[in-house]
Parts: sequence; structure tokens; C-alpha cells
Amino acid sequence: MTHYDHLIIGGGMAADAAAHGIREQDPTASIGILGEEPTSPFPRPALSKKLWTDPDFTVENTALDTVGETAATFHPRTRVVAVDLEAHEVTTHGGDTVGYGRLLVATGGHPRTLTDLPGGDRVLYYRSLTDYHRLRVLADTRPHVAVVGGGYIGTEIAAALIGQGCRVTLLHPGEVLGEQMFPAELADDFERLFTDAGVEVRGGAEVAGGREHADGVRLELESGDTVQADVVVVGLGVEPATHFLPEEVELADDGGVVVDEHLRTSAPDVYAAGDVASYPDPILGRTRVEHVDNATTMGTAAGRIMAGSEETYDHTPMFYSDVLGLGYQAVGTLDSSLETFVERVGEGAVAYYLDDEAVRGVLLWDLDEGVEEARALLARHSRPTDPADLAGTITG
Ligand SMILES: NC(=O)c1ccc[n+]([C@@H]2O[C@H](COP(=O)([O-])OP(=O)(O)OC[C@H]3O[C@@H](n4cnc5c(N)ncnc54)[C@H](O)[C@@H]3O)[C@@H](O)[C@H]2O)c1
Repeated sequence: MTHYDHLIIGGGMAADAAAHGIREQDPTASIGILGEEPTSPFPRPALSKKLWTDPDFTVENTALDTVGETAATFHPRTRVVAVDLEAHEVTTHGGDTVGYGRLLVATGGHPRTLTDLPGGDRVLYYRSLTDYHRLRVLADTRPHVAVVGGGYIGTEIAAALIGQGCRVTLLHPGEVLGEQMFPAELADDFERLFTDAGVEVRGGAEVAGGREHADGVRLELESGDTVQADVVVVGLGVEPATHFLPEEVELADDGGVVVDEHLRTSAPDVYAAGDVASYPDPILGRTRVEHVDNATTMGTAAGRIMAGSEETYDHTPMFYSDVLGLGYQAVGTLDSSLETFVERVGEGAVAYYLDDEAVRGVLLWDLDEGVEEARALLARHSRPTDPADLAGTITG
């Protein structure tokens, strides 16, 4: 049986970061990575952004060199189906067992699917490098693409495909694109960016299902309407990939793996990091974050901790997105149901998100700087009575 001092389940960016964290702390320990995908860790943000918008980015020059840099052993196409906590070993779908000293769950999430909308040749639940290659081939025929979902995948892929000369219809259930994240005035700006670029944005469009047929795909909406397209790209969010874990590993209400401030799960020698981990954030409380900054920062910390570091994890996450010339980034939460205050700064804007006790999130809209100022503001754990008094806090 193969045995590793440190075994990582999952082949994404958290896994890459963890291998680096382990190696930083321990130059000789053996590291194994079991990845379900056929490729080793790849910088996922590029799949919906730079690989489409920046000709300097290719799959080859964007790829990570996890194995070369960390001397980890990478096992592609390897799905873990069970973990035996007592024996300290995992079982793969092929029936092999792999032993571990310490185990990291870095499995991220699987795309949420609609039962009545099966994935297929022309229906892509978009997440992996394989999906990117498939969509590239389809996009080259300049099809009419229906993008389902107005979240990160939906907006970034719609922006990418309109830039490729495709006809794009974006279907989302809300009234205004981005309204769950942005205060109303910025959501209006956001949607206009898409419509001005030629994307047909269709709100109130909750997709119920659909079928591929000889000429493309026919989507059915909850309203009873149908939408016909050549290709459908779906981004309905992800569900934490935890199905292989025994019940001793505690899960949070949202399905994530509960970890403490040392990224330890409730099971001995088992850690978790990245999209799958529900961790105690000092500012946001217990939370699970599905962005690359979280995956890499938490992954690195988990690796170091598994290899002996006694640090605690207290990094409040930031994230960024780029669509149609708009760059926006944020620290903390972007929940537009909170109280918000928007301040225009130069060509851009800052939006503050507050609950009764404190500022919980800061959005930097078309501003290059301000992440560290935002983090410092959140760390104060306070708020002014009048949110307008926050004006000038972030200079961008
Ligand atoms: N820039 C970034 O940080 C970035 C970029 C891409 C992806 N990601 C991550 O990848 C993951 C997947 O992204 P995503 O866009 O799939 O998830 P998401 O949660 O961002 O968006 C899901 C969207 O689907 C919509 N939706 C739900 N049910 C629907 C239905 N029946 N019909 C139509 N729309 C429906 C929701 O309203 C929402 O707009 C997320 O974890 C995300 O954070 C992050």
C-alpha cells in the first residue's frame, strides 16, 4: 500500500497551496495528491477570465508546476470513495488504498446541477480545464449561447463569450444582474455594462430544465417560457464535495467541513481547506468562502500546520472579478441585503456593507487599491451610527 506523510484529497488550488505549505515547513516529508480531474492543479480563475480575454495567457503558460516545485506525487483521475480514520487510509474508486500520516480535505465543490437539465455535449456545467477546452471548441463556431445563472461563472463566461463574437443570452432569476451582491445603483451599472456589450440579459428567468436535440438545446423556464440556444453554459453554484467522509467528520449546516482556527476537523489528523472548509473567521464568524484567495491562503496555512506550524488561521478573504473592462474586488461579505453605503471615488466607487454591530464587507469598484485599508476597517469591529460617516475611509 502506498503511504504518504501528508495526503491531500483534491487537485485544485488549495491542494497546490497546501503542498507548498508542507514543503515550506518540511523539506523531506512525502506528499501525495489525489485529484479527480485528469490535470494537475490549474489556476481556476483563468478559466473564466484571462484565457478568454488576454492573448498572453495560454493553458501552457498559465499552468502551475505543483509537482516540480513541491516534489509531491500527483495521482490524476483518482476519486476517493472512503476514509478509514482508524487505519489512517483512504480508498479510491479503483479499490486501491492509500495510507496517510495527516490528511487534508481540499475537495472544493461539485457544480450544483438541475435534475431536469442533464450535462451533455452542448450543456456544460462549467468548472474545470476540461470544460474550458470543450467550450473553446464550441465557441469557435460562434454559436448562440444561453448562460444560466447570474453569479460569477454566469457573468464572467457571458463576458468572455461576447468577446469571442458569440450571441449570448444570460438567464438569471433576479430583477437586476448582480443585485444579490451590489447595492441597487451599482447593480444597475453592472447590468448596463452587459447590455451595452450586446449581451441579452433576461431577469426573472429561473431555469427548470432542458433537453439537447439535433439543433441545439431547448431550455424550459419556471414561467413556462422556453429558450432555444446552440450551447448552454450553467453556473448555479457549487456544493461542498464531502460524500466520501465518515460521519465522525462534522459538517456545517451549509454542508462544509467544520474546522477550527488551526484548520483541524473533528477527526484526528484530518484537516480541511479551501471551498470545502467552514472556518471561524474573526470578522465574519463561521463561514465558507469559494474564492481563490481563500483557497490559496488557507491551503498554504493548512499545509504548514499539518507539517508542524502552530499558527492560527485568521485571514479575512478578498476576491476579485474582471468583466468587460470592470474590475471589482472585495473584502469580507458582499450581501446586498445588509445596510449599504456607496461612495463614488474618481471613476469608481466604494460600497460598505454593515450589520447592526460592524462593517462586514467593502466592495472596491473599478479601484486598483484599497484591499488592505478595507481589511483594517473590518478588523475594527465597529460601525458609525450613520454609514455616510464612512466616506473617505478607503481612498483606493
Ligand atoms: N471571480 C471569482 O471569484 C469567481 C469566478 C468564477 C467562479 N467562482 C466560484 O465558482 C463557484 C461557482 O460559481 P457560480 O457562478 O456557479 O455560482 P454563484 O453562486 O456565484 O451563482 C449562482 C447563480 O445561479 C443563479 N441561479 C440559481 N438557480 C437558478 C436557476 N434555476 N435558473 C437560473 N439561475 C439560477 C443564482 O441566482 C446565481 O446568480 C462559486 O463558488 C464562485 O464563487 C468565483
